[in-house]
Amino acid sequence: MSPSGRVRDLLERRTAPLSDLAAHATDVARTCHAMAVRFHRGGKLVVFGNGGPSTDAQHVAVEFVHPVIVGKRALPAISLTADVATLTGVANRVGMAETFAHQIRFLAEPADIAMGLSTDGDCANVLRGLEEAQELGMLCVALVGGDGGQIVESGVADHVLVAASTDPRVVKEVHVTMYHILWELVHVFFESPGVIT
Ligand SMILES: O=C(CO)[C@@H](O)[C@H](O)[C@H](O)[C@H](O)COP(=O)(O)O
Repeated sequence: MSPSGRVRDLLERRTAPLSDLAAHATDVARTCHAMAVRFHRGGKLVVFGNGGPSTDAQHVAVEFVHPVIVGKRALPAISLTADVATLTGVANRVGMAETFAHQIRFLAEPADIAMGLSTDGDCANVLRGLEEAQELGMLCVALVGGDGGQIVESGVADHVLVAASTDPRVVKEVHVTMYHILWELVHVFFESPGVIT
């Protein structure tokens, strides 16, 4: 294959899963509505993930706390991936699987929203974070890829948005589009109290 043919092939692998998002428009809208309800009740968004998705968690948080579009209202959000002291302390003494669950136990409230990102849905600490959040009564949202792994199998998330690819690079790229759409639509619902029940 020629170099430009290769570029077109790589682009095609990305556009097909992105287009698939339209087929899940109802799920996305329901997720955003449920999130807006929590924000109206005074809840905050708590986001977490590993590796690339750890910085996605920070990206999601800043979108809400400091919206890129001037004039958009800020909404409370924190990522659980930025505090190196807490992450390493918990991982060292308790274990990697508890890094997010521990923080949720001590920092989150029942009105809050937990959002876990996992490329294959099999990440132990994201799963444990969602389990802890569910136990607390938080709204649980998962962004996953592939078949959704144990996160889908466990039924721990109230809302699961699946990127239609098993290629971790593509899943991560689709997740960025997903959370930008989530951010935008949550604001639409939040600013229209009539649709909040
Ligand atoms: O994120 C990158 C590279 O983009 C990886 O190297 C990264 O460390 C792994 O994909 C992470 O472990 C992600 O885990 P998960 O999303 O599959 O649960």
